Amino acid sequence: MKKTDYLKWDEYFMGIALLSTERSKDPSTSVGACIVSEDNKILSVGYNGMPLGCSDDEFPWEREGSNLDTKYFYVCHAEFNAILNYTGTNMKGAKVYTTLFPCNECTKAIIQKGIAEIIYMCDKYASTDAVIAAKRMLDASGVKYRQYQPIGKDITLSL
Ligand SMILES: Nc1nc(=O)n([C@H]2C[C@H](O)[C@@H](COP(=O)(O)O)O2)cc1CO
Ligand SMILES: [Zn+2]
Repeated sequence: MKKTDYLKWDEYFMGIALLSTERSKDPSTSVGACIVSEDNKILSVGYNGMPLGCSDDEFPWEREGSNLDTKYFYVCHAEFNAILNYTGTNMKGAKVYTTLFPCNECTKAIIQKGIAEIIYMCDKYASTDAVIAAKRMLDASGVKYRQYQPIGKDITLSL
């Protein structure tokens, strides 16, 4: 008889998004994203980080201060990186698994790429204008979004 405790698709892809957070250098919020085709093939992954050539050690990770001295003007979001990391040509009907609900800017890219569904884990910025605007655009463009339902399974990796 076959093994029954295997990972279902949602668990597998959210697991990959979660593992990707381990690459982030952001001391406060690590985000991971995994883009998957309609037929469940992984197209791309990403995590939040500074642009190429912008040193993790030299650019700021602060949350508070002036625009130039905080991370927000510089850091690439996980979903944005996952979209940019894709080397293929067709994301139509794809799904994006992300550990944090996309902001308005990433949402625009998600919509323009033809991604059809967002599966997110955390929505801790739901009350911010960025996320309210994101949901408004998603609703208008018919992109679905749903929260991932945790199954309470812990997986330990020995690396
Ligand atoms: N959906 C998202 N994907 C992301 O990759 N991020 C990144 C940008 C920052 O590096 C970090 C948020 O920092 P903080 O404001 O929680 O300290 O997460 C943020 C959001 C929120 O919209
Ligand atoms: Zn974003």
